[in-house]
Amino acid sequence: MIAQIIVDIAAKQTDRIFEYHIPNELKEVAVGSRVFVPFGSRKLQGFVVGLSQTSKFQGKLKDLLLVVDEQPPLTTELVDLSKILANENFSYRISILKAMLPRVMRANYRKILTPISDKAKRMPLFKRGLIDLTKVDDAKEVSFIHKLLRNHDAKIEYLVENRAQVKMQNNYSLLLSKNEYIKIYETLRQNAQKQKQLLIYIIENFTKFPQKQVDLEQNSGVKIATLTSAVKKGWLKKELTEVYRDPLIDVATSKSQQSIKLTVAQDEALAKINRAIDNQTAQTFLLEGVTGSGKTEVYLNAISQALTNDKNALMLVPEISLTPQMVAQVKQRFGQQIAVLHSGLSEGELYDEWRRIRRGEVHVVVGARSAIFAPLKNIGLIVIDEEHESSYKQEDTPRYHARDVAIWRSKYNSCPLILGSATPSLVSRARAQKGVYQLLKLPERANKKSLPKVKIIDLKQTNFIGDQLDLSAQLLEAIKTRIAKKEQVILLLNRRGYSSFMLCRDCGYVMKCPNCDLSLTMHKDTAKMQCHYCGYATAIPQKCPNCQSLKIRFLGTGTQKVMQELETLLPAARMLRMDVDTTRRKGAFKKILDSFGHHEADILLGTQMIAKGLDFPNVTLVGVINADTGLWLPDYNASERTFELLTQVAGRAGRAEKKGEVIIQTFNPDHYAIKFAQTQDYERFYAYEMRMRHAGNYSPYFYTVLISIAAKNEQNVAREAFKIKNWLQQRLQRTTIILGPAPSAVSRLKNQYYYQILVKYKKEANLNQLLHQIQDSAQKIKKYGLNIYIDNEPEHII
Ligand SMILES: Nc1ncnc2c1ncn2[C@@H]1O[C@H](COP(=O)(O)OP(=O)(O)OP(=O)(O)O)[C@@H](O)[C@H]1O
Ligand SMILES: [Zn+2]
Ligand SMILES: [Zn+2]
Repeated sequence: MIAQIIVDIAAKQTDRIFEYHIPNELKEVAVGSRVFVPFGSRKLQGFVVGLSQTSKFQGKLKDLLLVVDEQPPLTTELVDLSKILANENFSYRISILKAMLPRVMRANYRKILTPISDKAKRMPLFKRGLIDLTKVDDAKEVSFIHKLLRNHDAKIEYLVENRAQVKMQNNYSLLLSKNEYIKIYETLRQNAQKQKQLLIYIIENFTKFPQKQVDLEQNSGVKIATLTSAVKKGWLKKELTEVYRDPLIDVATSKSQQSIKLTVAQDEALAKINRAIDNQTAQTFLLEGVTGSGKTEVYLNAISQALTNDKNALMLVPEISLTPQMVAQVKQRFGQQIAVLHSGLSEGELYDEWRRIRRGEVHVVVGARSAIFAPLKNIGLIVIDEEHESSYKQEDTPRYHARDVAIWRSKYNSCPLILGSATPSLVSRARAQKGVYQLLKLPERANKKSLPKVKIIDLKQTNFIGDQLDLSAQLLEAIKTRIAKKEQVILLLNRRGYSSFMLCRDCGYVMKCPNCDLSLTMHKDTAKMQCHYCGYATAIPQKCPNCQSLKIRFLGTGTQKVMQELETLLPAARMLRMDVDTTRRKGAFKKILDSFGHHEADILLGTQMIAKGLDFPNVTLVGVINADTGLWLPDYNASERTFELLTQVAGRAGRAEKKGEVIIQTFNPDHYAIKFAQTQDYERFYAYEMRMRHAGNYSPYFYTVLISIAAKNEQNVAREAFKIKNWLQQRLQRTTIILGPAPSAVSRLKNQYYYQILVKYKKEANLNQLLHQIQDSAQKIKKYGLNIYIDNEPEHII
């Protein structure tokens, strides 16, 4: 038999199938297995993507060396999917295959220096243990090693490591009958106290075995020595067994779950979805429900329906909505049958959750973007909550969109897909318009309460409180009133740090990152000017670095600064800040939300992190400090993003008994995105924005592909960009629009200049192939330091 392998080198030359002979002892190898193969002088990891009886290869095939896992980590469905995705997203197939596995399962390669000659074998250098060449940084040692290699005293071996570890635990089980234990107890010497204690415990808890070592020690009060001698005497059997690290162990499920009576709208939507689940139709539903309309309840009921039919369900939520609240809700409903996958888990937990899924031990998977690759079989329903979230698109290669993957998997599994949102992406809503998706609406809040009233404050003509021009008198007054009533407030400012740029009032100098075309953000807590793209940081200047003037200003308010202002203005208020800087540590995110949920703070101030999905009944006021932070970005979807962010954050107010209120501060009160957000009227925004997109020839009227060309030398980038454009223009239709090349809006990042070409088209049968050709030629120009990135349906054009 012959195995078709994709090897673990992400490069054009190796982005194809290599064939290997399967030796007899590795006959268990299957499609989806990870294997090791000889490749040149190296040993590489690879994935089996097919098996065949014969090969067209002329020479002798090499043998597979090793099969890594007992069970192939990837299902045949995922192997098939990897081929499609590699083609559509212009990525190497190996990159897709690896993206499908939890990070711990991706191989780690080490270069190990091993001695050959006897002289070398005696050297102290080799007495220290394995020498990993990727870790040697001492210049003297490096040159010494080079000499050894030149003289053939040593060679390099490649070691592949698997970081994923199974957790093992001692387990004790009983070997005798209860009566036999009683007999032994009676014959024991008086002073064998510990043994007696253990036997009493065994007799009294006879049915509670087997037990884990930690539990047994704790419950019986005896130490390991007593257990070991009990094993020797044949009273107990000790076995090493595999245990799962359970990330949900602390999630309380005790709250009694009173069953909710669905509203009429929920009921109607559910009925249609359930019919598709029962009939196993690959129908996509767009569940458009206003904030607080109870979409989650619809998902959970639909999942139940799938389980009733002996099917499994996969639910995606944005990373940020994997709140304890949400996970607890799902766990309450489905108990041990669920697995969660998200970046907040430790590597071990992630590995274990993933294996439980692969082994078919769970029926419901809830996770963030990459969970769309969960190796779940027999899927009867897929749900994507907050489907408009741009985080469902991976911004690095492989640039897949979880929504597209979900559609593919829904077809493969013949099961429905629910896309849910209060503010659907324009693309999805347009598809529903055309009947590609079935539109289901939940027009009212589940508890019949009205959506909150939204007040717009024009920052051009308001009275500010304090000497900073950030907080209007009205907003501050409203905050005070709510706190006095013991209610809670959410404040949104989608900009982290203290000030977003430093400006010299004498010479106009703006302090920029030396590597990127971006201004540096001032961070007061770390006392640094930081680049939010590449991480560059430097001290906060006292005077202008350009003209030495002392008249420098820090402008563009960020969350840190507002926090400080509020602390001065409302000294008694308890506040929490949530942004990238306060949530870096593992668990920090959960801690902040838990704390706010327990009303340990009056105000939660944060970036877009706090805008979506949260359900805090005591929040009655939502304030937006500055609605304009994303409005003038050079993205075609800046209005959509702004409308969505404002409508979502407004939806956090007044979700329970108490009425909610929203105050939005803006310099652009007449902008349509802000006006429609005021009434939270998605449908009217949709109609208006569709006209704008039509006029601008943008998605969803046109498909778009973004080609970015990058290099250290700007001239080279520009020259190559024009070449590509001309080449494409000759091959595409007249109706297709090619914009650029032009320097990207942020024209330099990490010392690379970026030029871009935007292709907008309605129908181009050959485009995919042409783009692949461009990508192939990119390999040739790579030696000049040029890189080409192709982004299908980009979310951001910067
Ligand atoms: N049929 C119902 N009757 C009463 N309350 C309900 C019903 N369905 C849902 N709820 C409650 O309404 C609240 C809002 O529901 P949920 O969080 O699912 O809304 P949502 O549509 O997901 O909103 P958002 O888009 O803002 O996240 C929850 O507290 C939920 O328990
Ligand atoms: Zn200056
Ligand atoms: Zn930078």
